[in-house]
Amino acid sequence: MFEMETVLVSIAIVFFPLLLLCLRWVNDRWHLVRAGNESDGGKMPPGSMGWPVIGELLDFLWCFKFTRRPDDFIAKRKARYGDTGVYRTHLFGYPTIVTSSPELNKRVLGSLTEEGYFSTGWPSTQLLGSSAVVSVDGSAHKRLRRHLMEAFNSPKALRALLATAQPMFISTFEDWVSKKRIVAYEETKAVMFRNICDMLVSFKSKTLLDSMEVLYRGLMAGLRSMTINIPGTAFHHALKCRKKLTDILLEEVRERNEKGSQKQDFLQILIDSTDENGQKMSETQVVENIVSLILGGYESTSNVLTWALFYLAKYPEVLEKLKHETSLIAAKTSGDGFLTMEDIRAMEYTPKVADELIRLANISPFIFRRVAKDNVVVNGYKFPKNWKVIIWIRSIHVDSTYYQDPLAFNPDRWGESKPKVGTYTVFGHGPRYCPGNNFARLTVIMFLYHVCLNYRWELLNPDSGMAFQPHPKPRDGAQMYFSRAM
Ligand code: HEM
Repeated sequence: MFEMETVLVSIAIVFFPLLLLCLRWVNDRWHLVRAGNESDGGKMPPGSMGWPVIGELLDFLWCFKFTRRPDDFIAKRKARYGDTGVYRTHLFGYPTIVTSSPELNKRVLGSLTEEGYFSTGWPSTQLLGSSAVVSVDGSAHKRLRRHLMEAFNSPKALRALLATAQPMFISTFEDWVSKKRIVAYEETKAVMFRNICDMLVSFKSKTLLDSMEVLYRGLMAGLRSMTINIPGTAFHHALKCRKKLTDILLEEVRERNEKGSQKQDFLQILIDSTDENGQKMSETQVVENIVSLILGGYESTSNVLTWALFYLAKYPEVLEKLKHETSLIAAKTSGDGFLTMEDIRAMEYTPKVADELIRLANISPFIFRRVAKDNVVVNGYKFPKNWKVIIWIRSIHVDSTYYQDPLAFNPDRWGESKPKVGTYTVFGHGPRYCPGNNFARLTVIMFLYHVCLNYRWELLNPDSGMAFQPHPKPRDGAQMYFSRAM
């Protein structure tokens, strides 16, 4: 009897792994057959569709969450299948093609998106709204972008940014001084949320902003979850949060339209802007786009601010150079101590620090697209219609092929030589290039200026390591002592 059991266990030990391998093989074949045969010109990219239903999610989590070596995800595929820069996989519930080389990423984000081969691929337009800039394609997208670019680049908007952000940063720093000990990740998020809401919609009430931030966190959690709309799921909760946010903003738009009130903010620019036919945006379009702008802008920028405090504490020689430039500019600024655009244009080192921080913060690991046409073949590889495309940008920004000593915080690398084409895509590329990039850069520059001028800080856990989910951040959230400089 005992021997029989041993034999069965041995058989199970041998056959179970074989069974699992078979399951993966069948799953792979099933997806390949559904994707169509290879007779239409392209071969399927190398890779694996992983396990049924979950695909290669476990490997993704292994790299991002457990080993905290996110770049291994691509490195492993390179080692296993060759440096093709394109792989098939199944991630976040979808059959997917991953692109990872600078040339291919640039083509997919640029000319191929422009020509309509790839459409927007955000996991859920239900949460973002069907008329938001991130949800629309083609001519509707071009039209909306014109409105947004006008809003972002107008002198009115830049003036508003300078006027709003600087007093807010200074009062925030004073608040941190009184707290003495802060978690920078949480604090920078809170100040950026207030800053962006003030800039975009002129909301100042603390009670309103606090409740909106809670709603935004709910919305964000839904965007990162599976799209299962049943009570209790993050997605279901996020839909409710979006509805409440939409109601708050719709009420504001209606009030302005009824009272004819004019405020100096993005919302007003969007309400007033007209397209080439004199057509205004609808209330829904205005609101859905403001929701997306706040979403796109606040956590991304606040993350860079956290990294600013973190890296400057760890690299005192960079901080010294920055302080030197800061004091030179301060000696020339007008009486109120606030920077003007001229002051910012006169800076040399601070913008390099900002660019280096944005590179190292590496906030967007990848960008989503969807294959929008039949028979799309790129570099000899088939991109099956309706598959997701993940343009993997993060690994390129920390690749020693393109950046010498890539993990070092070295603002001087942004000297004369520009990065090779396709190797600095932190803000994306092509028709969907981040419209908020100047806004983000200016915000980081203003933050650096005021924090270096009058304050000092010390990390509690300088070697705490990094976490990569949902965004790269110091594992302890960058806990620090914060005080006024003597
Ligand atoms: C350091 C900060 C930021 C980073 C790293 C960043 C990154 C990006 C990236 C990679 C994209 C391209 C997405 C794609 O191609 O699908 C993007 C698009 C976008 N970003 Fe940013 N962003 C930042 C700040 C901001 C700010 C401050 C705003 C607004 C206030 C903003 C609003 C948007 C919007 C609306 C889009 C969608 C554009 C479109 O689909 O046409 N971003 N951003």
